[in-house]
Amino acid sequence: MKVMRELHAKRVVIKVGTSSLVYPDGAINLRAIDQLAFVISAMRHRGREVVLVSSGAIGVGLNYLGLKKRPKAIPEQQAIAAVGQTELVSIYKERFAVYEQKIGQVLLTRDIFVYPESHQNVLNTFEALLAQNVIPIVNENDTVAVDELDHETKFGDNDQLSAIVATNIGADLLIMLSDIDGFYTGNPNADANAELLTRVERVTDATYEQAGGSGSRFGTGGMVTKLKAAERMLAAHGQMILANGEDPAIIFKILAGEPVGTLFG
Ligand SMILES: Nc1ncnc2c1ncn2[C@@H]1O[C@H](COP(=O)(O)OP(=O)(O)O)[C@@H](O)[C@H]1O
Ligand SMILES: N[C@@H](CCC(=O)OP(=O)(O)O)C(=O)O
Repeated sequence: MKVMRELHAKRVVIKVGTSSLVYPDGAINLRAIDQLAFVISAMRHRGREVVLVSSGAIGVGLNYLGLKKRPKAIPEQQAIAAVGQTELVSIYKERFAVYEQKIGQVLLTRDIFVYPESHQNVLNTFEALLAQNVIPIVNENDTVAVDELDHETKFGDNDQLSAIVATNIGADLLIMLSDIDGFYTGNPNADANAELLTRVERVTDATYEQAGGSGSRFGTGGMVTKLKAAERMLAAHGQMILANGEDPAIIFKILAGEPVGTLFG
């Protein structure tokens, strides 16, 4: 018998990785974007408050500019992200409009939450957007955030950004969609014996030992940043579910309490 989960999900943050938005050959996964728009609009219409944290600026930018490989130089990546973000949000706007749902773009760096005034301004903006039934679509502000510096604006980590946003706006649940069915006892791409865990109550050093890096060509975080995100949610008494974003309709199953993916909490 299936054991159903009890979730609190009035205010939900959904994080979608590049791997769910861009095919391995670099083409944009319009079906996934359309499905996301449909599911999130349906959630909103049922009274849930939803924030979408979407990666994909660099992946979509590469496709838009006809580039096959992500360049190594950070400024070039930032330029591609600037182009790609515009295109990505245009696609979201078009797809959400089909469901008569308005969106608003929010570009953030993580250090914003360190400065009390900026922090408050960001929170005010989220509250105002949600009060007006707008879906905020968040990405890291890639023009500002830099990888090479050991700084809080580390480039390319929407996993942690999504948890920072979720905990700051008091979300109950963070749904993290990736290209994998959940958290395994080891990297399933490297270890054929790795098993899917349906629940992880606490994130410990042993949990980190089971995590590996990114499996996709365009993604950045891998599993370690997803575990850090889970840790943040748990510390704030929230929950996180890591699930496969191949078909975003999986969100309906998650909200119905079906035991899909891995529940952290
Ligand atoms: N223990 C693990 N369980 C599941 N996936 C893992 C694990 N360790 C490493 N991975 C890798 O992490 C990848 C997901 O991270 P990433 O490629 O950054 O995705 P996204 O673009 O969705 O953020 C998986 O495809 C898998 O290759
Ligand atoms: N902000 C960048 C990279 C973000 C990132 O964390 O990527 P991913 O590992 O696919 O979630 C982008 O939009 O391409």
